[in-house]
Amino acid sequence: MTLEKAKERVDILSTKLHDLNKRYYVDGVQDISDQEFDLMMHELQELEVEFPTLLKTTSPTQRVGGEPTKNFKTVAHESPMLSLSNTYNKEDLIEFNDRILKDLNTQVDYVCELKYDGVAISLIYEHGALIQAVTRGDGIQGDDVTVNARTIRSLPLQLVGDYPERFEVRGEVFMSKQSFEENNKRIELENIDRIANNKKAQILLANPRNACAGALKQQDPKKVAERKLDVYIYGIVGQVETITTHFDGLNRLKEWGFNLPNTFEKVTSIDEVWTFIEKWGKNRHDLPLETDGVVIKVDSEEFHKKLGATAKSPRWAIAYKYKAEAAKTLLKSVTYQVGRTGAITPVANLEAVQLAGTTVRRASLHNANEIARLDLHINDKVYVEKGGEIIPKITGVDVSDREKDAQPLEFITNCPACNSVLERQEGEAQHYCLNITSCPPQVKGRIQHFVARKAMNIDSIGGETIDQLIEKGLIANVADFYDLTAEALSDKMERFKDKSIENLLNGVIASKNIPYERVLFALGIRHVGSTIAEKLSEVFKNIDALLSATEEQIAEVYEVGGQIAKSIINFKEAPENLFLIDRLKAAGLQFEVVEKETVGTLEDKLFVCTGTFEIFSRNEMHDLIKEHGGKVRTSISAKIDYLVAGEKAGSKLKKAEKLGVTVLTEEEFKNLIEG
Ligand SMILES: NC(=O)c1ccc[n+]([C@@H]2O[C@H](COP(=O)([O-])OP(=O)(O)OC[C@H]3O[C@@H](n4cnc5c(N)ncnc54)[C@H](O)[C@@H]3O)[C@@H](O)[C@H]2O)c1
Ligand SMILES: [Zn+2]
Repeated sequence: MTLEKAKERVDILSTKLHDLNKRYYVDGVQDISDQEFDLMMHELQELEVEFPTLLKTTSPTQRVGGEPTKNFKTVAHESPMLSLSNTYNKEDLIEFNDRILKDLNTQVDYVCELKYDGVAISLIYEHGALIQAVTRGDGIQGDDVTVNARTIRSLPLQLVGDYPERFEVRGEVFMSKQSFEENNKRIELENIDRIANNKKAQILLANPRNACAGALKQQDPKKVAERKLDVYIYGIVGQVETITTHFDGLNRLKEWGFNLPNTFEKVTSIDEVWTFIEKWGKNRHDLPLETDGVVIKVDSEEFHKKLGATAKSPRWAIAYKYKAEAAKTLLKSVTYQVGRTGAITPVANLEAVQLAGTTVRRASLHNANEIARLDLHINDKVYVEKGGEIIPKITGVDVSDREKDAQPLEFITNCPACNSVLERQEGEAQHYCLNITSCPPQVKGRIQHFVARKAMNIDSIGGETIDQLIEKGLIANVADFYDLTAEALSDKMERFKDKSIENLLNGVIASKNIPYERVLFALGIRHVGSTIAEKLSEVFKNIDALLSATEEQIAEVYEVGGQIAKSIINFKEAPENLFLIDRLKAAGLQFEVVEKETVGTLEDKLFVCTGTFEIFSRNEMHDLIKEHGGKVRTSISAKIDYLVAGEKAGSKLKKAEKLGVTVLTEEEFKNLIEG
């Protein structure tokens, strides 16, 4: 592979993984199976090893998890909360073992624990009392959810026995399968009431992990308590004097009153690890919670120190993940959905089948290529897989079960909603309905996308209101929102009270303050997700700059690439889009970046950073300095403006003090940056 080709692939993978991470950790949605996700991550890792110049500090391979949210106090972890390296096959496990034995040059014991599928939590105890609970966040800092964690009944608020005076433990908060079902039953019951009272129904919880993440971030602790969460503890952070092995640590945790399952075991070889994995492959479905693998940890604490960690995960542990489960069933028919961009998604309707504890009736087929790849015929017996909980996927066909005269499945030629002839551009997998202006699901989908939380955030306008507004002829596109009047609304919208009208119009007015990058995302240009919109707005600081850029200029933007560039060109070539933008501009929406005041505050200031830091990595610190107009230098001289000194700063600090260079702590640096 040439460097150029590799760069292209690295960009595509990075963008995809960033987006998937954001969806997974911030929005709580999983678009693809973990296995597919991990495959992409491995591909990226390998490319970065082969082409080291392509490795960026911002690469998804260097980052843990999501990011802290704004609803809670952000707290820095005393030591980073890492991820685990993972594998789906036995060979990698053997390799892991070989490497450990080679590095340590001796035999080791392992502890096998199930990999609990929930949300990681850091807990600090002082004098036996829980004083702080923080989510993993981005691994460096997370959300302070102490108040919510206190509602978890299996979490001890006061310990017993000979616990250390102050220490941190980590564990997994989860929602048991039973609580998950009870919660959904409760929501269904509440929905009956809501519908009777003309209120919008609540969405059912998608899966226990997602439900747990959502519950833990509720603002009202009473609501958290209602969701009935649980917690399993899986380790102590740092060294406790009398504990020398992980296994002893786990047992001591139990003695002090923590909740641990009885499933963990100490073994003496990688063969025994494999026996454990095989045993739980079947039995894990009988456990009260969802598990997605086994975590294998070197037992000796001393060896943990010797082996250390990479930026992302400890070297003394690995997660073995179980492959998704499969079942066979009948493909009854295929229906086609039209998305907001006109993209057509085929969905398979299946004869109901039990899979990993749930009933499956539908599976996504993605696009025509997927149907061709599977060579689907009508009435085929197909294999479906479920990666944990996401929409199941058809992975293959049992051809031996196919009738001789079975007809291949033909992709539709016309839009199921408006009957326009579908098109498929070269290089695109998806078919599209090009009737942008009057294909009903597209019109509605674009409007829904526009008001969504991550876009213009007009939460006074829900799906039903949009339906009514369209039906009554009050809106046909997003610019029409800004022409709505109280008179027209009260005239045409039955059952719409003054208060609702006021809310609706206030929401519309407030949206005029939404920053440019989100307006750009709200426009719903094909392939321009929220991350890409942000990247674009950093380079093209207003809409005119973007619309007058060439395809090549757009494609050059970091992480953007050719396909997205082409899509933007297509967008601006449609006169109705330009007309729409003109109307939105006239309405007063933000179409240019408002430079943050802090940016540029470090204009041409020279920085040296030394020592070890807690809040930022060295590279992040360098990036921040550059982003704010400063420059990074490596050696101290009288010309340097600031030395940022972390722990163990050493000789540079002494020299700086001698030369009278201003010395900043990491905290002071953070304040300087934040203005
Ligand atoms: N499908 C998607 O779109 C998508 C997106 C992002 C992430 N993911 C999945 O999430 C993974 C990355 O998530 P991650 O960084 O949280 O890693 P991870 O969940 O694979 O492993 C780390 C976590 O395991 C948990 N854990 C559970 N039981 C444990 C035990 N007994 N001992 C120690 N830790 C235990 C800990 O909370 C820890 O934070 C990816 O590999 C991928 O499979 C999927
Ligand atoms: Zn259509």
